[in-house]
Amino acid sequence: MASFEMSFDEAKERVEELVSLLDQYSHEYYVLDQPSIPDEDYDKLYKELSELEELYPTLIQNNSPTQRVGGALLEGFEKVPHDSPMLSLDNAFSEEELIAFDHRVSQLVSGPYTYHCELKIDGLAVSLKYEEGRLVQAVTRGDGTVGENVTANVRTIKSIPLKLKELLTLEARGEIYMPKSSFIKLNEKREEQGEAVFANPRNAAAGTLRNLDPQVTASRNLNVFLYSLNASSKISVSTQDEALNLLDKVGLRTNPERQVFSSISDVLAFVEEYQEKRATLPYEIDGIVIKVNELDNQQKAGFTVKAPRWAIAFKFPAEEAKTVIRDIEWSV
Ligand SMILES: NC(=O)c1cc2c(=O)c3cc(F)ccc3oc2nc1N
Repeated sequence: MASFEMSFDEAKERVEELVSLLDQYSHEYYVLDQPSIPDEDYDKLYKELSELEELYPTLIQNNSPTQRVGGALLEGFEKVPHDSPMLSLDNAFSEEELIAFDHRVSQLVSGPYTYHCELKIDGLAVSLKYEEGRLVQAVTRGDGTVGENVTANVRTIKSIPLKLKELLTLEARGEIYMPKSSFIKLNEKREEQGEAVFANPRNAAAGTLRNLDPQVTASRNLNVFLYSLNASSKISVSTQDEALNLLDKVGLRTNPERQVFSSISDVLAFVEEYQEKRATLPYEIDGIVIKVNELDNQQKAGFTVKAPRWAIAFKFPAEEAKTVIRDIEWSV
């Protein structure tokens, strides 16, 4: 409990200790899905921090968990140009097209190359910028060149750290999504309140992230998987796999269902495996993203105007359309 006899310096020390403790506990809970303390212990520490910050407002840090949900309603979303364009992926719809992709890659790169396979999360793309470890900006893909500044809303997503475990300056890109369970609960609530339901989790995530009220975003349980790292000078990784492992290391959430393969036939087996597993995942995927793993080979392959030549998205057929026949209330 915060005690009045605590001096300002003792309070300063305790606030810093609480912020770092709560950071670690929320990393374990929201990023690793492995909490090490019961929720009520977290809540007690959070309450102590809130009380100390109320007593000593000058001690409030921008990365304090109490600062995630800003109060102010946004007037609109500021337009922000991306440092490098957020492109989209070319699609493949058959094994033959994947084999053709592999053939093109083999002509573009030199030496041995491997593929990094990732689940294609069905959400909305976002760019997160950290400066010396602190989250300074979050921007949607937008039209690929200019996106919308959604920093206030992204700060409310508890699996996105306000401060990295290493004070690095980097840009990470990924997909913000709404878990299937949250989507179902949200639509049930909207149905009860006579509001229009969302058609799918992607629309729900987009509508939530682009809501002008951060309190609404905070209430909707969004989550994120990051899948790329625009390294600043200090970071040296040479493959996509190392890049994602580095994101894990600094506290950014990545999808664990990823694998490196050295042959396209292994890639095809991975695609088939996840076509089967798709329905069992707690989030929606619409395919598999296959990337040349070595960054120097990515460089050699380069980009077309709209997409990287070193990656392709194998798209699953749309899940059987779940037709919800709503009960028809005959009004008398
Ligand atoms: N939805 C996804 O799960 C996902 C999406 C992309 C991209 O859109 C993407 C776009 C690029 F220009 C380059 C790499 C990418 O990698 C990606 N990796 C992923 N795992």
